[in-house]
Amino acid sequence: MRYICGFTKRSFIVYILETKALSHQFGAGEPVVRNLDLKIPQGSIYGFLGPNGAGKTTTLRLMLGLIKKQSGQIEIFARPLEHHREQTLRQIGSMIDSPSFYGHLSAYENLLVFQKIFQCPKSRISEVLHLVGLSRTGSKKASRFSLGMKQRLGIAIALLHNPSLLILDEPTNGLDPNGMIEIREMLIRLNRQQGISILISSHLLGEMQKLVTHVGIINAGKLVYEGTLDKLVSKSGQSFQATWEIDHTARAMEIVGHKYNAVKLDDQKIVIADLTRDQIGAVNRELIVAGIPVYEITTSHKDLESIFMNLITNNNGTLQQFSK
Ligand SMILES: Nc1ncnc2c1ncn2[C@@H]1O[C@H](COP(=O)(O)OP(=O)(O)OP(=O)(O)O)[C@@H](O)[C@H]1O
Repeated sequence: MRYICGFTKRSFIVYILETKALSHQFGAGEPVVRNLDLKIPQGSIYGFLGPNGAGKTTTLRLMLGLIKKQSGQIEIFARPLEHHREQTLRQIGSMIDSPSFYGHLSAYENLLVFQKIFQCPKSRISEVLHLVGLSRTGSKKASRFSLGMKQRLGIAIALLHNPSLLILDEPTNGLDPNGMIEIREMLIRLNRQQGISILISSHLLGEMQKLVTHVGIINAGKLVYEGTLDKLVSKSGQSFQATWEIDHTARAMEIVGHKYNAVKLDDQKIVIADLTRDQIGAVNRELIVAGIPVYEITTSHKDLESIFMNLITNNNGTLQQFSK
């Protein structure tokens, strides 16, 4: 099978899914998806991130043919979706919104229903139960499952027909920390051991940072960043947030407050975000020259949350694409 390929300086990338100038609007309203050019590398766990209402679910629905495409192109497995819909969807597993299953049936019985619909071998049921860690649930009814187990059952149904691409819309929404860890570990296993590419939407950035290899960040329907997570974090990681533990914070604010956008945390601490190493040195010098004793400086790299806020608040509508 032919896939869409691209070269970078060092590597050869195969894209399992691409959109080109994809746009969508509901009725006569403003477009909610604007000219999206997404490239999902094969073998990746691609986090499709954005605040509530950014257009993530609409984009995923378009990719699955659940909403009729208005303009732009969607190519999955290097084929235009509109011309190869059935064949393409047979290779995709998806869970959009809450998982659908029968509450009065066990996990196995639920999968038996879907196995008949998908016409896959019965032996696949125990395989997917094992993959999602639900092998030992026996005759327990699905309605009595925890939220995490319900999500995993939804993913098991999505995996039944052995897809090579899994598309999941906010699968960790509403889960407690343990539930999130279970889903995260399961998705990493599916990706690494089964070779399944995963496209996952979420607004939970801290969680996504532990899971994804690539990110696409969308805000108000527009793509504001696409690339590897490593590149995003390391590019932005050249700046630091620094906290000074000092006396005379009011005086310190007079000296560096306006110049560096400092914030007084309490009577002993001021904090400044987005500083280079040189600027940290300069701020420190200014405080000492002014006779303000510095007891401690703590620095931290920006996390995905602050990088994301920066992208969506400072973005002037242009796509930032660091080399992948
Ligand atoms: N069927 C619809 N009819 C009209 N407007 C819609 C419809 N579906 C979504 N929208 C609007 O489109 C915009 C994008 O919604 P969408 O659900 O795609 O965003 P999202 O990023 O998935 O957000 P969330 O995380 O809150 O689900 C929102 O303003 C939403 O109200």
